[in-house]
Amino acid sequence: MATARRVAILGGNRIPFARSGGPFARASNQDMLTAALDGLVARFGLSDKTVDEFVAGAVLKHSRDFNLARETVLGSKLDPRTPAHDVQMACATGLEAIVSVANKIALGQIEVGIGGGVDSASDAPIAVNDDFRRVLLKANHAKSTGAKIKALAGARPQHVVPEIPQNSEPRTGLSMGEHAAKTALDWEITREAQDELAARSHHRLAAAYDRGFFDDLLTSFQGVAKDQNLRPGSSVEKLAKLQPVFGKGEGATMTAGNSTPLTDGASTVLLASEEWAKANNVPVLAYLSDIAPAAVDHVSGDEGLLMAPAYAVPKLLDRNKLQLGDFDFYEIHEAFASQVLSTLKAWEDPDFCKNRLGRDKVLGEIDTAKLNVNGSSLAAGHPFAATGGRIVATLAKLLAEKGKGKGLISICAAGGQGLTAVVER
Ligand SMILES: CC(=O)SCCNC(=O)CCNC(=O)[C@H](O)C(C)(C)COP(=O)(O)OP(=O)(O)OC[C@H]1O[C@@H](n2cnc3c(N)ncnc32)[C@H](O)[C@@H]1OP(=O)(O)O
Repeated sequence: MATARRVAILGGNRIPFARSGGPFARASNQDMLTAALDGLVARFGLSDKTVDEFVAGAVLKHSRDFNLARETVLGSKLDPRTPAHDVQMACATGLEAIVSVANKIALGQIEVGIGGGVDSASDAPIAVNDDFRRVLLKANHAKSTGAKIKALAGARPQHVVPEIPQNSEPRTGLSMGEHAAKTALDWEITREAQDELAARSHHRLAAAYDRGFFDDLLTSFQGVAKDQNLRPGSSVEKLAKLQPVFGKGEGATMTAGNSTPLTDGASTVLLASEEWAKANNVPVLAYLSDIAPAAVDHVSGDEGLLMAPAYAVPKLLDRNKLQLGDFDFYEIHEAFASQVLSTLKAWEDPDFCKNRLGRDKVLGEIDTAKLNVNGSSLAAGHPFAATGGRIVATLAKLLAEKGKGKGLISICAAGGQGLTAVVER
């Protein structure tokens, strides 16, 4: 039986993220993921090395991309003999892909691998009506022209209505924004606090670009060199002018400014055993030490859709004998400003910590000076499956710059799930 080895994070590469319908509107998932992968291959000279596996995923996928990761390898500069497969965990897909590679390295099953993710909200697949699909399948299977015509005669005018993917939860019919708006009300998250967090995200991302932080983490794509959603001039005053888009009436606090935009983009992360890194002369940025998933019952229970990380993090802390305050950096995916603030408030709340987490003491406060120090999804945008790679690469590099320390990753996902991780150096 294999025993666990340390998993080194060697670097990452992503393309800039762009608002849907923007500059990448005509790029497919394969185009974007190939660009992110080829940038990584070039940076680490991987085209003449064997990479043991590429794992990636997308939340919105066309049927032609049934194994998007493998098709991406075949279109990339990576050796075509690189095995690849897809994973899917909604907004945690990118991190789950990285975990899948990391676990195999930890067990000694592979030496080096790449995790990644991509999403295009501009190029979402539109399916035909289910009854019409069955008519088309029957016609496709028909053995003669006559049988084909007979099958096609089953088409009805109502079949023309297409099925457009909805940004909503299948079991509640509510969008993620509407779910988050309910949670924001429950936790009494103010509009001001959300706008403040959003403005800070833009300022910090802009500052990170200014100091060249992304120079070795990002390659231009289609002439775009920076996250296109970034507004360095964001301010609480400007954000306060926006009309609420989720929730109703007086209590509606969530706007286009304090919610992530629908986004297009892709990211990749290179992971390896320490032995591989040493043999190939590649410096280690940081190590992926542990992960914890969690899920909540947002359908019949009374828990918020995006609150699963509030449950996953305590598991991670306990297993690693850590306190919430023990980290140098916190990377909490900003799906919505209100969702970050609800999670932070839950960890400070004696009732939540006692009754939901079964703890005598609260988890405690997070120092906001250590939270999303280079900005996060509100400023960069959130191409669902690409966010995990952006966060892992950012945190690993932050730890490498500091030379030591620990970082906590927390990603909430549709379906009431969450995935969290500890990265250290
Ligand atoms: C687990 C998870 O991650 S869950 C999260 C998953 N993600 C989502 O659910 C995506 C949620 N987001 C959305 O659905 C959409 O982006 C929405 C509904 C929030 C906004 O959509 P739109 O209305 O099309 O946004 P749009 O880009 O037009 O912005 C609306 C206005 O806000 C303004 N605005 C947006 N951000 C800012 C900002 N930071 N500062 C100032 N103004 C801003 C825009 O300029 C625009 O103004 P205009 O109408 O005068 O041009």
